[in-house]
Amino acid sequence: MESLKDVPRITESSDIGQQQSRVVTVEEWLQKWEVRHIGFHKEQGHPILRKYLDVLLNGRSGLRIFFPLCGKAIEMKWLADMGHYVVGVEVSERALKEFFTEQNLSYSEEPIPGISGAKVFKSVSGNISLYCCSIYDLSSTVLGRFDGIWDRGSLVAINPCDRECYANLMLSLMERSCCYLLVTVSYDSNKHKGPPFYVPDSEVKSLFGKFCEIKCVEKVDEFSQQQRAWGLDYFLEVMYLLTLKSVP
Ligand SMILES: C[S@@+](CC[C@H](N)C(=O)[O-])C[C@H]1O[C@@H](n2cnc3c(N)ncnc32)[C@H](O)[C@@H]1O
Repeated sequence: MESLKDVPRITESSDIGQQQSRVVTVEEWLQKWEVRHIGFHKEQGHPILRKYLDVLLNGRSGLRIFFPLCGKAIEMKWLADMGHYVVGVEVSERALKEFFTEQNLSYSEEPIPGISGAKVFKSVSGNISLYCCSIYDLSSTVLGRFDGIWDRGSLVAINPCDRECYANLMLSLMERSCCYLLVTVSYDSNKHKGPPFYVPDSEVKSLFGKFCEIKCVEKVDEFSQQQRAWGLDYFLEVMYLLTLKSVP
């Protein structure tokens, strides 16, 4: 892993001050998929999304829903089965192929014009499109805009130095009535460097507060053996609902 450029560096992220934060490369993420270090994947889907599905959908049907850094999240199948259109982005081709295989979905594969080496995998039914490339290669011109965003394991996975770029992309993908469910993690960042990276409340406000109403809707204790092994003594998942108050 040392050979994969995981050189620690100081980030400038507001609340984490001068704390050292690792920079995780795309190669490391690909490696995690190869060696099955994918403890983040929830085989039964995420209980918070089940609980707040009505908030995401808000009584609407036929929505376009975005899954940034989607992995092989099974929630994409749930939503497609409900008649919504799901778009995901994931750098690991292996993750995307595993998604279609494990969900028993046939798919086609096409290059993405203008993005060298990138592909889009489309379910034969047409309601799931998963882009295989870095999220930073995409824009609203390619992806369009969304009625809902499920961001779990995504903002917390990107390097803190890339948060502003990521947040601006997310804002550009929001339809006026978009419901953006954002899940962050909270823990003592002196004891673990991430990923997942600690994203303080103040950071969510500074990234999205100019254009979004931000409501913290749930804090869930997710402390388990894994977090104990990281040297932590608490670990929370914090979910926010972001809605646009003005157009970016
Ligand atoms: C913590 S996992 C979360 C996956 C999924 N959201 C879930 O909840 O299971 C983060 C995912 O982001 C992918 N990833 C990392 N950097 C990326 C990038 N720049 N563009 C697209 N995907 C990326 C990784 O391969 C990994 O599957």
